[in-house]
Formats: sequence, C-alpha cells, structure tokens
Amino acid sequence: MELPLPVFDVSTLGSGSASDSTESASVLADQLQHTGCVYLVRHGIPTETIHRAFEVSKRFFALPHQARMSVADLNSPHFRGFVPSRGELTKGPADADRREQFVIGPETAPQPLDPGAPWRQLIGPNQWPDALPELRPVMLDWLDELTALSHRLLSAIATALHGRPDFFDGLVAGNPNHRLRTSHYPAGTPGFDDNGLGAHRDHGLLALIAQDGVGGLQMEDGHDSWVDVKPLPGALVVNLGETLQVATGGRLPAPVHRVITPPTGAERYSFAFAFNPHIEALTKDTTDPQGAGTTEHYGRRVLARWLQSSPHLARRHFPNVDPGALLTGS
Ligand SMILES: O=C(O)CCC(=O)C(=O)O
Ligand SMILES: [Fe+2]
Repeated sequence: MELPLPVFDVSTLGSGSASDSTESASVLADQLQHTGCVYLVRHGIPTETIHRAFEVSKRFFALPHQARMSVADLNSPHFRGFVPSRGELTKGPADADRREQFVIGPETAPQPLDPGAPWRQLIGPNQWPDALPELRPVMLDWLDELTALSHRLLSAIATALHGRPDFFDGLVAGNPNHRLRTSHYPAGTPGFDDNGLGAHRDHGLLALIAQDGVGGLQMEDGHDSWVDVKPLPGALVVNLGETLQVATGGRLPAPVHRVITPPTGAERYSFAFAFNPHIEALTKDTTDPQGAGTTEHYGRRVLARWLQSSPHLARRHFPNVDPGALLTGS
C-alpha cells in the first residue's frame, strides 16, 4: 500500500547509544518539518491496550441514549463527558460535527473558581457512566500510555531542535490540559452530511490518533488539497498542534485536518489524544534569539476556542466570559 505520509519507527529512539537516538530524533523532526504529520510504528503501546480501548468505546456508544446523556458534557465545566452528534461546532455555527464523542482528561480535583482566570476550570474531574464501569480503568490506562509516548516524542523533538531533551518540558509541567477523546462517526449520505469533524488545527503540542480500518481522516497538504490518511494497522498517527508551531517559529507546522463521514453502511471509531500544555503555559518563538514576537497564553486561547465551538457549555458554565476578551488578554 502506498502511504501518503512518512513512517517513523519509535523503537529507534530509546534503544542503542545516545548518538543513535540523537540521529533518530533528527529523522523524526525532519519528517515532521515537511508534513506536521507522521505514522508511528513500533511505538511500544501494547496491542492489547489498544484493542481493549476500541472495544470499550464501541460498548459506550452502544449504550442507550439516556445512559450516555447521564455523563453529557453539558454537566461539566471541565469540557468532559459525552458530546452528542452535532454537539460541537468545529467549523462554525453553519455546520456542526456529525461525530459523537466521549472525552476525558487527567483525573484531578476541581480547581477553586477564580473569575479572573476562568480557564482554570478546564482542570478537574471526569464523568463516568454507571452503566459501563470498565470504561474508567481502560480509558485511564490508555491515557497514561499515550501521555508517556507523547513525552518521548516531545523529548526527541527537543533534542533534534535544541540539543536538550527537556527543552519543552516547562510547557507541560504542572496541570497539563491533556484530552483523550474517543469518537464514533455514524454513516451519512455522501455529499449531504459528510462533515464528520470540521477542518481544524489542534491547539496543543501534538496529538496521537488511533483509527480503525474505515478511513476518513484527511490532512491538508498545504496546496489546498486533502490527503487521505489511510489506516495503517497497528500504527498511530502523530500530528502537531499550534503550540509547537508557535514555539518553533513555524518550523514544525500544525496541519489542518478533518474527518469525512463514512459512507452508508460503514461507521468509524477513533481515538485522538491531545498532548497539551499546562493551563498557564506561555508560548513564544524559542528560535528567535531576541525573544521578539507575541507570547501566547495557552489557557486563554484554548478556553476561547472551546467556548466558541461549544456554545451550550459556554451559556451554562461561562455566561460572563467573552471569548474575544480572552483572546485579546483583557
Ligand atoms: O477522529 C480522528 O481521526 C481525528 C480526531 C481529531 O482530529 C480531533 O479530535 O482533534
Ligand atoms: Fe484534531
């Protein structure tokens, strides 16, 4: 099968001498520099962990509507839980996403409410449905595996770009706003309702995607056309987010991507793990020796975006927060 993206063998990072892994880190950075998106093979996450995750995801989406709605995201100021089909407006109000999702993050206690820093509400507990007790251990185990792999990749990128594996660690330390979302893309009518997930860039550092064999994930190739990221059995896909694009002065691009609804008779399941900065992280171009350019506050930016794409949550939990004011820092 001809693949649209480079393939990176993760096992080359951790083994052998330090110079081997430095070389391998440069291979990864070079691949990412061209596409912002790469297949990862021999990534070390047990097949069994992945298999269990897909299995429990299917069982979650097969629960009766009422059981899924018992953990609706509308209950959660932390943007976690079940997001029904059409519940998110990634592309804007005219075309809601057709996928349904279940979203978790690192399990933490809620933060004290601070009206001057509403983004801190993104940190907090998850919601778990009583009807499927296995969901919690399986999702949290998968979250831990994906977090550990993301740290390895970030260290490799830091080694390749700055000669130091811990160069970007300060962005993630503390309360990282990671998210693991599993999505179910129901079949649709081609040409009519094919917006499974609207075109977007991820906001964080990098994302790891696991998809089943159905296909539908597409990346923009930089020349206004879409490339099908065909499923590669056992592989994960890494795609970079805007925080890393900013931190590397644009050297590592965050690709625009989307998911097309499966055709009649098919349905797609996937996982996307967003490896995100901590909620107060300040990002600026680290390749500029003068330190010029704007500094971005991750918590402000991500809350503004999520309020725009989830207006029902905005109205319920953040009625006095203006996304525009968050973005301009006032
Ligand atoms: O479902 C997928 O394959 C991709 C999901 C994605 O890009 C996201 O949730 O940000
Ligand atoms: Fe994405």
